[in-house]
Amino acid sequence: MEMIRCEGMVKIYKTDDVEVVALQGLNLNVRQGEMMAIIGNSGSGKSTLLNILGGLDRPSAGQAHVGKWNLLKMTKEQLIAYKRETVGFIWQNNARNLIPYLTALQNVELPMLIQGKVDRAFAKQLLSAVGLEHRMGSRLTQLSGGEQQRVAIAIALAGRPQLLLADEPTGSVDSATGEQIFEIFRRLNAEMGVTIVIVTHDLSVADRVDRVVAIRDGLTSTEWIRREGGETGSLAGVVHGVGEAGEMESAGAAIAQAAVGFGSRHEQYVVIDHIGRLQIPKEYLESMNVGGKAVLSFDGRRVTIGPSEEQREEEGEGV
Ligand SMILES: Nc1ncnc2c1ncn2[C@@H]1O[C@H](COP(=O)(O)OP(=O)(O)OP(=O)(O)O)[C@@H](O)[C@H]1O
Repeated sequence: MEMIRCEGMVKIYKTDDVEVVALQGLNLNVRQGEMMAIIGNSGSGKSTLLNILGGLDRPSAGQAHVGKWNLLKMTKEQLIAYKRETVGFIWQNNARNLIPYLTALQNVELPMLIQGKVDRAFAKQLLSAVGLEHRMGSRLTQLSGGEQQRVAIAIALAGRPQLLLADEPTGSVDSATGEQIFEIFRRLNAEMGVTIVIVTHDLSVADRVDRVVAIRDGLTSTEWIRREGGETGSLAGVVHGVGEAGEMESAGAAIAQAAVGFGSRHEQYVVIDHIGRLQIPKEYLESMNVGGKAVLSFDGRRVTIGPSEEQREEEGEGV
């Protein structure tokens, strides 16, 4: 079952006389219980997407559903209920969301208190789940950055969300702590069935999740699916808008230049939307010397894109 369904999602930021199209018809489907990552350069639209999924911002157009909720049509009251019941949010710098003079346990209980129902046993269970059972009574100021980040994960789970959104969750911690945080994500995912979406520009996350989707210019452009390991089978059929024709012949080349560490462990796909649009990596276009127009041919199994005769002649003359 799908947890997230975004189709043709558009987000336009309007400021006085400038309009920024941050998402320009983005498609994204995430299966319930999946743990996946969204990567992309600065400004590609990752945070915009996450803010929309987290109910902090609304899309301008298109379709966006999370569980039973329609993100475009929710009333203010529904949005509050959605944020409380369905999603949990983790930011890179969580210190701003934690109360320094309260203990770890009090910090986890605070959102419960605000909602009128403190469940101490559950708060303790969450802190144990993130490996802080022996630090529950410590004030936040007595905890390391990594430990504070783990308290933040426990807080994000206090409302028993079905979906956990993490924006650069390991951005401000050392690599050992980062590893620990991913271990916690994996356990929450496996044991509690929480769907996890991680936004990052760190390409090494690819090794730690089942699927990586790349965003470029506000569109999902490429995706990698883990090839080996037990989970691969269960991922079959999850990918939306990706067919055989989308499988890239020269995936190896793109992987090599796109990602250290993706190696042979991931299968790369290009994302094709419902009306057949796809993004071709800039390097491919440059090395083919194709721009503006190209020749498309289909041999019954594969689609090939190449320069027109005119362009080939031009190239030939140049040599
Ligand atoms: N509130 C806003 N008002 C106007 N433009 C915005 C606003 N928020 C984001 N943008 C613009 O939208 C585009 C996408 O921004 P977004 O923050 O989603 O990118 P990102 O991929 O998360 O980048 P980063 O990795 O740097 O956080 C950028 O061009 C950005 O300048």
